[in-house]
Amino acid sequence: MAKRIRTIGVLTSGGDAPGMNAAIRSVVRTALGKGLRVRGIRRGYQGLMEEEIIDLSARDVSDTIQRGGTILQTARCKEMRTEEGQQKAAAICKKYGIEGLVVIGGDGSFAGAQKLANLGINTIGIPGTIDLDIDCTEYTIGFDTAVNTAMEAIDKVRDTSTSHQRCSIVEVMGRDAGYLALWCGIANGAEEILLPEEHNYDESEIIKRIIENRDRGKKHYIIINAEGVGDSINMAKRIEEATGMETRATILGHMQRGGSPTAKDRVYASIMGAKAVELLCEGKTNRVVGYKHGEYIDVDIDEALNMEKKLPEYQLEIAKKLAI
Ligand SMILES: Nc1ncnc2c1ncn2[C@@H]1O[C@H](COP(=O)(O)OP(=O)(O)OP(=O)(O)O)[C@@H](O)[C@H]1O
Ligand SMILES: O=P(O)(O)OC[C@H]1O[C@](O)(CO)[C@@H](O)[C@@H]1O
Ligand SMILES: [Mg+2]
Repeated sequence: MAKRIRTIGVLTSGGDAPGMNAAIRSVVRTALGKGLRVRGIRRGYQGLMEEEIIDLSARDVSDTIQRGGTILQTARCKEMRTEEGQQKAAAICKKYGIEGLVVIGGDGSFAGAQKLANLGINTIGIPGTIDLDIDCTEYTIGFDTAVNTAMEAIDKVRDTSTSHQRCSIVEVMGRDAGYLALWCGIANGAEEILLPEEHNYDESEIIKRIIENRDRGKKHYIIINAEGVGDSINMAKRIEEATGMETRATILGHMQRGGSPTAKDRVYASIMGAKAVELLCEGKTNRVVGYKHGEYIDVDIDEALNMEKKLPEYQLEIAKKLAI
């Protein structure tokens, strides 16, 4: 029988994502409800290395469900990528009696959790990233808020773009993942979507399509460009020069990661947080919580990290068909 866990830790790691606070709140309150002690680790693995560890009570997470960012703060920690760093992190967990650890973050954060699991700390990952780039789950906390934030901003760019009959390039986040760009492309009715997964665009073809569209009477041309493709400012100059159509670039940047989480992010985060604690109480380790086919599931971290998330072909096809 698995040893009964008495103390758990929780941290947020990698880029922050709206809804992380709802997940922390759920982890804390579910664990306290089961009679566990909860340690909050500040600033992700960096804070763990520096022993920034505090006790969390039910009141410490009051009034947080509606707040963006993460009350525990987050970091990208180079030391955690080294074997010595991982051993130090596991030793600190043991020093503070942390027998189970909930890691809220993206794929990189799960790689860190996997290393800690191999060193004897029971770990469970909760997918918290605006990138939606984790294959074992259809949903990652923060995506819904980020896509709605970007969509609203792009609607505003569209108003001015149409008024001036301009071409607008709007750069959205996603260094390696194009989900945010693809969803904005469909939700905002963009003429063009540039994705990091298909990084071989023929700019002369785009220019040809802009000219054809203008001749067909379209009043604007919206290009959603993912951060991983980038170069939006120079692209705008090249397009303006080649088409004679005034072109402006807008880089939305980190505003996409902030803001109050949507209902969807709050609810998924609350359920995933509770499930993570239940898994730890069942003695499970090296698992990631996910959502697939209408159910909350858990998947082995090794398996989760080996899966490659591809963009859905059908969605790509529809986005292209609707851009006429
Ligand atoms: N291979 C690895 N081994 C150990 N730790 C890792 C590894 N990869 C990443 N990490 C740790 O996880 C942290 C977060 O990873 P990363 O910066 O890739 O963000 P993420 O969790 O994928 O989130 P997002 O992509 O949404 O910003 C890293 O700073 C590092 O501390
Ligand atoms: O905030 P940073 O460290 O510049 O990271 C930016 C990256 O983080 C993400 O926002 C995911 O958290 C990516 O979409 C983006 O490429
Ligand atoms: Mg990532």
